[in-house]
Amino acid sequence: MIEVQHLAKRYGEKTAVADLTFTVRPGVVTGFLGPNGAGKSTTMRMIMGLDRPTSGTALVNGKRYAEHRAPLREVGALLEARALHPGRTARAHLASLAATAGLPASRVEEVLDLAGITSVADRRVGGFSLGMGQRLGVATALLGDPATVVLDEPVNGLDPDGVLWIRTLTRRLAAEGRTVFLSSHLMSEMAQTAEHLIVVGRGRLLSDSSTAAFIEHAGGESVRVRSPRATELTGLLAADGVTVTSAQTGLLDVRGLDAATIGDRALAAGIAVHELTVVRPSLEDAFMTLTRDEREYRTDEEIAA
Ligand SMILES: Nc1ncnc2c1ncn2[C@@H]1O[C@H](COP(=O)(O)OP(=O)(O)OP(=O)(O)O)[C@@H](O)[C@H]1O
Repeated sequence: MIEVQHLAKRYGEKTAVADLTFTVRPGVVTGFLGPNGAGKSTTMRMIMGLDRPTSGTALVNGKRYAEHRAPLREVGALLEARALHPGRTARAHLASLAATAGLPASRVEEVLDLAGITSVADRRVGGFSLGMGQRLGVATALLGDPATVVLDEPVNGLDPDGVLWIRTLTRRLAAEGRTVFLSSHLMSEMAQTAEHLIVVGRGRLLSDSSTAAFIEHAGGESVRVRSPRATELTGLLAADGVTVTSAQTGLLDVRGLDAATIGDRALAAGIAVHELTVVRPSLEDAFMTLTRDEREYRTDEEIAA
């Protein structure tokens, strides 16, 4: 479990994180979403005890990171800008960490296997591709078999196989009852991986909800209806709780009725329907709507819109 309470971080004049409060629970994959510069990495570094909060607290499994006697066994992290000894092999890197933390050497082989890098374990990490480096980072995070796992942009640099691997791995870790917290700015990927989302913008909490509720909140489903008698159909469908809009002649966007009901009513009235499509907002749409005013960097067109 991760408990963040009124967490804030300022760098001089710059507020990276402002009064963030949220809880990451075990058993589900929780995504940490936000535009560039929203404060995700800073928050994760404070959770991992690498940055001191200006105010507030970040607890992992009930304690501050530094208060744990065996932190590697409590929480493992993949953070950006890892300092790796380039001349060391992946196996030697993991072995030295395992030795320092009092973990058995057999665990090194287990995590190499988990990360799919056993075949390159004796290569120097300086020659690793970005994707191999990410896999080694995940192996490092899992070394202490921790109850809580924090991954900052884990799919960064991974090929489609690697992306699928992260998705399967994080889901499995959560199913084992672990707390899994991963950041990304890739909405579509997050929609498929995370069941719960914490969304931040300019260091502030924008949303803390299930992924399904987040998408629902962004407008929910609508039904696109194409008919040569669209105006008549509008009159037929209009009722309390139903909104019908038309952006184009012959085309309706209906909210508050399901596709089957619309089709049945049109049939009963003898009105031809040429298209009946359920339109779901993507996580991308939901995210863009929510963070439009919260992004640090926007194009002139976006600002003018
Ligand atoms: N050491 C630092 N000194 C000064 N400013 C910093 C420092 N670290 C982060 N910041 C600023 O704090 C803000 C939050 O940065 P952070 O890296 O946490 O965001 P992020 O959500 O992880 O973004 P990204 O998706 O781009 O990695 C940014 O404006 C960043 O420039």
